[in-house]
Amino acid sequence: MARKWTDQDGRTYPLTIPTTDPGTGGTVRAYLLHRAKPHLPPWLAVGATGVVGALGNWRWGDSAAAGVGLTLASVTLTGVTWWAGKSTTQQRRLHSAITVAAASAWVTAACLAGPTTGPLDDLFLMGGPVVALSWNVRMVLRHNDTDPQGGGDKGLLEKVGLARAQIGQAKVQPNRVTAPLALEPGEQTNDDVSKALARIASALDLPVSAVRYHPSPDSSRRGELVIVPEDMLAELAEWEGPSNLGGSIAEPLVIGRYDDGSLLVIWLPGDPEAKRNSTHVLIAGGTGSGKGETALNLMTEILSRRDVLLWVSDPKAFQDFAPLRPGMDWSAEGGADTEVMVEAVKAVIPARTRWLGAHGYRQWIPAAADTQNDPAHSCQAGRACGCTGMPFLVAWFEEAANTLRNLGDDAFTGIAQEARSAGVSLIVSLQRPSYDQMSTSTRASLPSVIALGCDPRDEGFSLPEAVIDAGAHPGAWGNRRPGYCYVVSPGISEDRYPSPGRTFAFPARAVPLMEQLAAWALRQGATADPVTAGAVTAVAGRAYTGRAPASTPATDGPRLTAVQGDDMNDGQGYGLLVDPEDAGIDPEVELPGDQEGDDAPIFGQETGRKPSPKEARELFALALEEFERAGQMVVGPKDFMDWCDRNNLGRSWVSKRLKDAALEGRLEPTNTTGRWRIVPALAAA
Ligand SMILES: Nc1ncnc2c1ncn2[C@@H]1O[C@H](COP(=O)(O)OP(=O)(O)OP(=O)(O)O)[C@@H](O)[C@H]1O
Repeated sequence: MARKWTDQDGRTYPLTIPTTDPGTGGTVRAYLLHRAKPHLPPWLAVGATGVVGALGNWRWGDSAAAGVGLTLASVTLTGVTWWAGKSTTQQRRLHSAITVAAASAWVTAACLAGPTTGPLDDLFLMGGPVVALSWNVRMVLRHNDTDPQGGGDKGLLEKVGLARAQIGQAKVQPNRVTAPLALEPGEQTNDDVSKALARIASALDLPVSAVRYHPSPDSSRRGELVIVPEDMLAELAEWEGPSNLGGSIAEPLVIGRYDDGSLLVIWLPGDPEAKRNSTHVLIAGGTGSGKGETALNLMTEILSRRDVLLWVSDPKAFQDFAPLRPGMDWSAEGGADTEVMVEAVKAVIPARTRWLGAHGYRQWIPAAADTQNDPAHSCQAGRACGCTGMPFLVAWFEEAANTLRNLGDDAFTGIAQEARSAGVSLIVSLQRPSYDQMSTSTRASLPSVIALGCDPRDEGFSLPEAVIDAGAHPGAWGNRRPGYCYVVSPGISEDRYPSPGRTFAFPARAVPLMEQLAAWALRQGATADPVTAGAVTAVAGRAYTGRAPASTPATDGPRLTAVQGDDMNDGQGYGLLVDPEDAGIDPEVELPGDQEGDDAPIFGQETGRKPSPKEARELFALALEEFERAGQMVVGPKDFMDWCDRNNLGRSWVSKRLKDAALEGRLEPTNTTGRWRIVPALAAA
């Protein structure tokens, strides 16, 4: 009885290799006939030769002219056979020519002299079977080479060192063959198949990414071998606009397609019903692998949704994202601006989590972004509170290696952990996907990855080991296949992880459409809710612009008024003047160690009088105000170099004053030594 196995979806496969012809019938006779059939033609030909000889003798036995004609015909036939065999092997050509020469010579002799004359009958009886058998032997030998019983697969498995594996009935779809594989019990494991994938690809003369293995989750010796012979992704597909303009960020974000033509999607917020967690995403790829365009795919999708804020920091000054920049809620060009954004993300997380908790949300869901009219989601007992909804927040850090290094592993891990319950997704892209760019623990805090082509040595950084074992090899692409990627993310079936996809390409003609999208986002996209706006403004002051049409001064009036009038301004929330922990500090009290003004100026004294200690402190306070007004909310001694020069003050004096200002509550330390965040004071004015 044929053995069977059932896969995880309940499909049953026979573990026999199907024969090419089902006509074996049931009886022994039918079986023998079936097996003998291919070997009969040479014997029939021998019989036919004998009949032709006898008939020819009856017709031309006494004709001298027929003798000449038959001899010529015999020579011609042999010549034609030799000529016709020139495209076949030498051996087959010779065998055919000798067979035709012998048969036609015997027919000529039999016609002229009679088939039973002299040795002719013996020659026929001995030579005929020899010639027929010689053809049978050829056929048997040839069939043993290729094994007509499906041994093509068997041969393949033998070649790649899996000789005793059994391959089940293959499911053939357009450009995709899926075959169940069962390995020798106790001898081989799914790991052996993973290791053999490159050899299978080589035996089939296919690229390594065309062959994948999906191990069965219930067995260490069963799985499915998937072969996708043609690279359907080679032809690029262009972005044609957002997939779901005005939809929710909770709907799938479409960023490209897989090699079987299905859509490549990713989800950022979690979904309690689908038991899916919210996620942070790493975009990893070498130079030229298509990171920029992958980011455009994801950003355009985010900007086209009605209930999400997008904050982006890009040290490359928005070179790739310029058309989209006006639609972003906040954009920062690296350096101090990014430092402020990081501080702001840190500040909004607890505020948002508190608000979500107060409104009965264990995690962000689309209903959280609507006005809170449901008594089940109310911060006031027994009745709907009517609070303004809270949009989802995506904080995007391009080329983030430095930012993350400055932030430190523990800080980042903490932020990433807490952000998920605050309706915040972090997206991080790296110039080079490797551990010298990002530590192991920071990498582990980013559960999703879009892995583009990279150096083969960095594959282990980009993708989980199991996905690489299943056949994913972004290292095989390098930068030769821009936009090709593997996506590992909650919500995507694990079977899909080792399938390559390709993001949509953004040709130059997509720019006007991107600009329109940015304009749409500016007008119709979400604006920060009072809680998020309050928390970010308390940290970033005027550096936070918010998504507001150009005609509205973004940082003035409305946003701040909303914060002041909101229920968050209850003394424990995010006030605009000081951080909660600074509330007890009296700014009027003279601080110890205040020996200002005693340093030698950096560039000598001839440029002017050294200010008195009181004047120097006033100047310093004004300088901080200037930085704040300009939106530079993180400062350090190096930012004061010109200022020191102008005012005849030394840098070590500035360092001391920065520390004093921190004690006074005007500055807050950041994770980077020597860098301080200005606590906004102007916003309340
Ligand atoms: N999905 C895609 N389909 C077709 N071509 C693409 C795709 N993505 C990127 N490309 C092309 O590949 C090239 C490199 O892309 P891109 O600049 O996005 O790479 P990158 O990884 O951002 O490189 P770098 O790190 O140097 O900025 C560009 O010419 C781009 O048009």
